[in-house]
Amino acid sequence: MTASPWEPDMPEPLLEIDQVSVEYHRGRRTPPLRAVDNVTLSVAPGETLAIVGESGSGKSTLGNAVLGLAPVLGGAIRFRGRDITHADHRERRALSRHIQVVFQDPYGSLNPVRTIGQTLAEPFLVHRNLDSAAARAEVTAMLRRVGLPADAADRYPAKFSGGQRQRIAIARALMLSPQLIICDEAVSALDLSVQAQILNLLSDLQREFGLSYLFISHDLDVVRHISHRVAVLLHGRLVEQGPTAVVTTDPTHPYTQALLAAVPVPDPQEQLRRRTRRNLEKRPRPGESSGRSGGCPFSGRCMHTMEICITETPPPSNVSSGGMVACHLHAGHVLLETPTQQAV
Ligand SMILES: Nc1ncnc2c1ncn2[C@@H]1O[C@H](COP(=O)(O)OP(=O)(O)OP(=O)(O)O)[C@@H](O)[C@H]1O
Repeated sequence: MTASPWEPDMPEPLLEIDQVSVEYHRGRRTPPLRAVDNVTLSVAPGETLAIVGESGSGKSTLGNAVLGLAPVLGGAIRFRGRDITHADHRERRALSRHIQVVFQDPYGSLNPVRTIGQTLAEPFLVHRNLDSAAARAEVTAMLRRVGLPADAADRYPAKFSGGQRQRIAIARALMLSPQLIICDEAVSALDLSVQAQILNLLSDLQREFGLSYLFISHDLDVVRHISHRVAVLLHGRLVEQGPTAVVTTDPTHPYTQALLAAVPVPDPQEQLRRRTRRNLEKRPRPGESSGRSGGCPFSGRCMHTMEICITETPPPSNVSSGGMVACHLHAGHVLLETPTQQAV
């Protein structure tokens, strides 16, 4: 793997995303959209890596690239050391035993005319050639494991609440004992109390089965409870990465600070303090932060913007907390006395 200051030393990553870029083509008259730009990340066995950022920052695209569902322009994605970037249909089918996904809206991905039992048994019948009685026993055990009654197997998706449907989606993801689950906004549509239950379930399952999660969320507060490390995307670029305790309480990049300021907290004084520090009111469209291909993607909204932020892409640098940041403020450049732009 290409040496990168973004990556702490980790023995044998399960998943490596190595300088990956993804571009969507939008017709002949519109330039392609660089949804993910030269991102390098890895996930260790048993680890949860959270990917956070605003809507449109490229989080789902990155997850989809791992799943083979997004057009990877450059770089490599490796799973257990094997390059899967452009895996063909047959290889993808084999990989689906090891890499599974849980989406935000399980209702959309659960077949409404199949019982839960039929849906959950399907991977067994396809991949493991189990007879239906053996598959049924596995389904019952899995339903119990995710906190649903055994008779859930005979019911249809419409009979379940949002939280129960998410348990079903998790059960389906687990049926073939995968090593990596991509959770794409998996708890975003749920009430806070149900969110907490599902996050606890995911943590328990991780401990029990040694699972790794790539946990995609727009909500820094949610990832605080589940992830070991957090990576922050902005307009497809990785701007900060580090241990969860640091990134979610004392981040280095002005963009992450602004994301944190936007998280509601119970203490009004604390909220005011955070909001006064940074905010995220001006939102240029993805890929249009400064109207240039270079420069920092946050330069149009950052209260510390310097000339160099507009013209040069900040290089990744190590920060003392063990994380990394891509910000000219932390790359040996001093802050100008009069910032060129103020966050509003
Ligand atoms: N299939 C596609 N074709 C063209 N553009 C796409 C496609 N999927 C995503 N995009 C664009 O790529 C950019 C990144 O989208 P993506 O969904 O990855 O972001 P995100 O951070 O997951 O945001 P959200 O949480 O809103 O889904 C956006 O500008 C989006 O409009």
